[in-house]
Amino acid sequence: MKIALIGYGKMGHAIEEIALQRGHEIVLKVGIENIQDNTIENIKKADVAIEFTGPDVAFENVLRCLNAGVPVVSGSTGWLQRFEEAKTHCIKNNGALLYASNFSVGVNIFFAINKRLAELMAPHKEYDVKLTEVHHTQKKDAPSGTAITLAEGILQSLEHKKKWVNEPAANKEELEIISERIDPAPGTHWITYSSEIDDIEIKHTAHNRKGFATGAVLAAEFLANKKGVYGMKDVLGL
Ligand SMILES: NC(=O)C1=CN([C@@H]2O[C@H](COP(=O)(O)OP(=O)(O)OC[C@H]3O[C@@H](n4cnc5c(N)ncnc54)[C@H](OP(=O)(O)O)[C@@H]3O)[C@@H](O)[C@H]2O)C=CC1
Ligand SMILES: O=C(O)C1=N[C@H](C(=O)O)C[C@H](O)C1
Repeated sequence: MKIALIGYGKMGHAIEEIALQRGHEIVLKVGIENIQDNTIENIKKADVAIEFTGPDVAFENVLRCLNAGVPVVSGSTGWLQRFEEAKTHCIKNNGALLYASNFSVGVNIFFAINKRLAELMAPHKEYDVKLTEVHHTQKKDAPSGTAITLAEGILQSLEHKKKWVNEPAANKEELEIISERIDPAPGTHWITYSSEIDDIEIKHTAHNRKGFATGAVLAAEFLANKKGVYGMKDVLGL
């Protein structure tokens, strides 16, 4: 499979390594230093594009791939306020888009555990819940995309929690997400339910970026000949 890498930073490099190991060819690598190569004409040379850039530029990069008619896997976080627009553009133009706030198999299993735990905790209002995420200091967005997905999974079941906040919760209706930036943390997330009697805690710790990169390549293999909008659940059958 011919892959265009849009964004050639920490994730771009990790994805390149896994893609080559799996027998794919990288036909385009775009970073800031060769931004002039980020053209529809160049992207068209690929069977699929994998986009890991950043919150401010992800939307325009995703749209460029869709306009090139090339299926695009996007892992950039912090741009979800424009995701519906990207989805609509994709469907209208009969394109293919796969987004995940986290591509690792472990985190996607953790998402499922988080939802089940929230269902179990729903009747037990003596427990309060909070979420913590720790990432490296170069991370541009807070809270992490993964933390937002986890928070949404909790809000679906805990009716008394109305919204998440990325600051100390002002009242019981707010679900607090604590963001810490410590090097070299590739990504750690945990959820704690605390009562006067005990605590229940679930935690995922990424030891490196291999899980994210492998998941992104699996997603690209899944998406290459498809049309429509997908997530990691579709790739993993979760
Ligand atoms: N979904 C998931 O599983 C994961 C998601 N992420 C997300 O992926 C994104 C990238 O992460 P990471 O690789 O660690 O970040 P990096 O900063 O290491 O890499 C991003 C790269 O994109 C380049 N870039 C910036 N603007 C553009 C542009 N307009 N077009 C093309 N390239 C551009 C940057 O160049 P320069 O450095 O010169 O600015 C940099 O090389 C982040 O949003 C992060 O949160 C990260 C890990 C896993
Ligand atoms: O920026 C990162 O590094 C990561 N970003 C993603 C997120 O925001 O959840 C996924 C992973 O945790 C690493």
